[in-house]
Amino acid sequence: MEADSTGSAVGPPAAEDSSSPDVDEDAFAFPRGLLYPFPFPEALSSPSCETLVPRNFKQAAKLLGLDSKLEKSLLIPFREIKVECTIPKDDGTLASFVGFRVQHDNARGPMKGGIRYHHEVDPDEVNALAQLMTWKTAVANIPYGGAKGGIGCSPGKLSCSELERLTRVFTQKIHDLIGIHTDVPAPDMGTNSQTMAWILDEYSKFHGHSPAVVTGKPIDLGGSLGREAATGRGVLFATEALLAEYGKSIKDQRFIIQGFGNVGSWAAQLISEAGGKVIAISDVTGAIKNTNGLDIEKLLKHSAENRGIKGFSGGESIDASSLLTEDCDVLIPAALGGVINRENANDLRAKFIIEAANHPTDPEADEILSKKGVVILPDIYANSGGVTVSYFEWVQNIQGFMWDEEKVNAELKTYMTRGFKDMKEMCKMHNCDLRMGAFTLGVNRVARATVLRGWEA
Ligand SMILES: NC(=O)C1=CN([C@@H]2O[C@H](COP(=O)(O)OP(=O)(O)OC[C@H]3O[C@@H](n4cnc5c(N)ncnc54)[C@H](OP(=O)(O)O)[C@@H]3O)[C@@H](O)[C@H]2O)C=CC1
Ligand SMILES: O=C(O)CCC(=O)C(=O)O
Repeated sequence: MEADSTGSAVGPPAAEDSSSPDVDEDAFAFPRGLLYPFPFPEALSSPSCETLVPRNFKQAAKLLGLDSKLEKSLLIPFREIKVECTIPKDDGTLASFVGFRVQHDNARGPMKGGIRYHHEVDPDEVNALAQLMTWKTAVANIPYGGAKGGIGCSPGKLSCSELERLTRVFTQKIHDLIGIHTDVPAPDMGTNSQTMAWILDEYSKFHGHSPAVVTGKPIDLGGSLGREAATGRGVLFATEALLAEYGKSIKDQRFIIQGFGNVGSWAAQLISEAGGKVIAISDVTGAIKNTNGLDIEKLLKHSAENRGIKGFSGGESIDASSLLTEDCDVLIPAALGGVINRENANDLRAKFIIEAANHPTDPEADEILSKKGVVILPDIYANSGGVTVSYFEWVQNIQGFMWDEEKVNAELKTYMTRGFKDMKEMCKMHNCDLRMGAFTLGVNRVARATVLRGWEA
């Protein structure tokens, strides 16, 4: 049987409508109604990041003066898993998908990272994203290594019950290789708390009830208060810390945000609540702009009711491809990787870029923007709020004690503030930009743990 990353059926043609008649899909909706069963997009052109992460890593290794053998051992993933997942579709035909989990490094603790459902998921990208997680958890100084997973599928083209079957089959194939003290998955693009609930349930059939095996779970199953908003809230704290360095505050800035999913919508809401003016937003259905500031509450409602921001009456519709080059102070990419590249970098007008997405800026764009004096807050710091609260969730599960949301948010602020300070210290020490500050910080911590364990020989 052929594995098909788009998930098209193998066998007789599938019926047009693949939604399961006996499942109330609303019952499975993400708290913001963002995911299933949305029509799925054609992605932005998204150059792969497999060369990008090693490039930054190698530069950091050079600045740190790492031994070449240690450098090599830090790059090679601990384990790469590739599994075939075949499921019966609702119409009775079979569909096959390929799932990946790359466990990059565990010198500092259990490997940690999201699981992405997207039609462009491939092994090289998952590999690069897993490596990014290793440096990210080290920048945040949480006791984890790095991992990432994904299934090549279009979640919006699968019904809720098909997604459940796919998630359960994937879990059956990897359950022996993940675990509370080995590798702890979480949501990423195209997955959510419901996906984590299915993984938890399936894993628990083999290993007994194990809430700490995944984070980003529903609260009812041991999820943490504040995890859903955490990446967006972390972006807010990170942005505040950066702007303060320039004598600015959220209140006097105009923001543009690409992506209105988990990360983008929370970032928009929290920035807007903090007095920032969010003047343009895009999702896969289109882009809207209002130079007086978009009403985020109304936009959230519109998006939930209409499955996207298209048609929102509180702003003018603009070409999504021009969103990134619109005039603004702060640009926040919060969707796909590689969206800021040599094609558009010269045209960007933002003074600050906050990388809420993973690897949104390619190295050529990095160079162009740096020459233009644009300040980029790198992903491995800027979006680390999500994995930081995932860590709090794991700690709560292990403690068997639930924190209140105030404590979660206050701890998150402490971690984000400390991360910013540590990153700036490395910038000073190595006379480098923020990206290299974050990379030297993360790589140095992982290298130290590796050497201390005696793994480098
Ligand atoms: N979730 C988390 O905790 C973390 C996520 N990240 C990163 O943040 C990014 C976003 O993740 P997350 O919010 O969880 O994912 P979601 O799947 O919740 O949201 C993704 C958003 O991107 C939009 N999108 C997809 N394609 C395009 C496009 N071509 N143009 C504009 N928008 C597009 C989607 O639109 P639509 O809704 O219409 O499909 C959706 O609004 C990813 O890079 C992820 O790796 C990083 C750290 C943690
Ligand atoms: O919360 C987590 O464990 C991982 C989040 C993630 O995948 C990321 O930060 O890119």
